[in-house]
Amino acid sequence: MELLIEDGHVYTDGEAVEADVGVRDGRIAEVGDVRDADRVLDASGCLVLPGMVNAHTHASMSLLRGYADDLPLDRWLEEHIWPIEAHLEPQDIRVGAELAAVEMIRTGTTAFADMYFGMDEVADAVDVSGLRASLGYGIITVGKDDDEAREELNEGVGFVREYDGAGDGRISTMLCPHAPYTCDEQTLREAARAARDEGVTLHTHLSETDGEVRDSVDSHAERPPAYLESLDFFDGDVYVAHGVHLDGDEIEMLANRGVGVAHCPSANMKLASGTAPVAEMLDAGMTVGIGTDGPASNNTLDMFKETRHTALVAKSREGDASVVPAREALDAATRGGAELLGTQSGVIAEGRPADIAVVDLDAPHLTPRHSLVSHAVYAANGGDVVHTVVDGEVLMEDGHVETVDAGRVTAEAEERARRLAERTEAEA
Ligand SMILES: N[C@@H](CCSC[C@H]1O[C@@H](n2cnc3c(=O)[nH]cnc32)[C@H](O)[C@@H]1O)C(=O)O
Ligand SMILES: [Zn+2]
Repeated sequence: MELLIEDGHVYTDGEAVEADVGVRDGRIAEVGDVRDADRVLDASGCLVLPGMVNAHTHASMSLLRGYADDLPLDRWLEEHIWPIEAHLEPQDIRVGAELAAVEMIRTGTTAFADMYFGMDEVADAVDVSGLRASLGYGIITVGKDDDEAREELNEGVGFVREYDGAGDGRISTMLCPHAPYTCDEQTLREAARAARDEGVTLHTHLSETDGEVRDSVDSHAERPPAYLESLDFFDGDVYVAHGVHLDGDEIEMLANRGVGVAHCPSANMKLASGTAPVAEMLDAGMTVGIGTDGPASNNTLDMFKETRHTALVAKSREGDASVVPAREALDAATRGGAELLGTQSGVIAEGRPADIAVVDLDAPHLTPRHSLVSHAVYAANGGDVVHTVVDGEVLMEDGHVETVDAGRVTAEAEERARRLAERTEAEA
């Protein structure tokens, strides 16, 4: 074996069992009693989980963390985020993605889906960090003329062609028209067609706020899902972020069309967008993953917090403590997200990619050990992760990130964020 994760409580097949995990050629070769390996990670007293999959984020927005808070989505975007984003330089996007990568590795996230601009910088950061990712250029055409709109779509398609399969196959790509309210009709239709032609996933923000739904009815005489359906948007491999304001018929339509959803409970609560009907989505058979959304609207990339919120928000919304039990929330955070990203990871089983997060259980808040699945969802946090493995490569051992210089990245991020805010304020 190349790697042995020794002596842990391994979450496999819905329960934690005492076992070793053996890794060969980047894949899980054995779950059981494993001997002899080139490298050994000690997992005694630890919970060995499939790595968390962050199904929706904007990683480079880590540089904007804490820049504007306590605002609704429209004002947050229009008055604060878009003005500062206009001053982002490629190296800012690069450092923001590196900062996010360090945070994700440290909190047990092994794969993420990202929609932003300057995506070649993000792809390079992913490549170096060792993480797995599905990446797409965020296409926005609002306020642009026809030629500029075509340019946006071309940028998205160009990124797909250049980067699909990069990073030794750890990078896949998507086409990402940002939202039905930031792209024109033709671009939405063509982006969907291009995704089918290129054989990649289509991903967008959908029905995030009540205002978005009302504006759609005003402009298109249809709610966002029906509007997109009329543009053949759901004909390929599609998943949406949020889906906060979906009614029962819309959930059924999306489920029938095989559309998945990245549920982002923290961002929805923080921007007061509402709470998504995630229990109904799961009941309808939609593939549900969990996303943090960008680190400027969350404000962390800790998927453990997000998984806990997924279970709690559903119970609170439905007035029923039995909906979205711990195992279902953990499943969404791992297997569900992996399915949305089109990777085989998200499950600890022979033959699957070795994408693993090891949680140290030796902590007061993880004592006693009645149920480790319960602890993973309700009690643990990303800071409890000690080892992170992707594709059989050790990205972190004993809290030390091996692929990226965490100290250099945080210092550079601090410096670049300060200069970015100064540039933005100088113009205002
Ligand atoms: N091509 C576009 C960039 C689109 S990237 C994705 C965009 O999503 C924005 N964003 C971040 N969080 C959210 C959210 O929760 N809802 C909608 N948009 C968001 C983010 O600020 C970024 O501008 C351009 O050149 O401006
Ligand atoms: Zn988003």
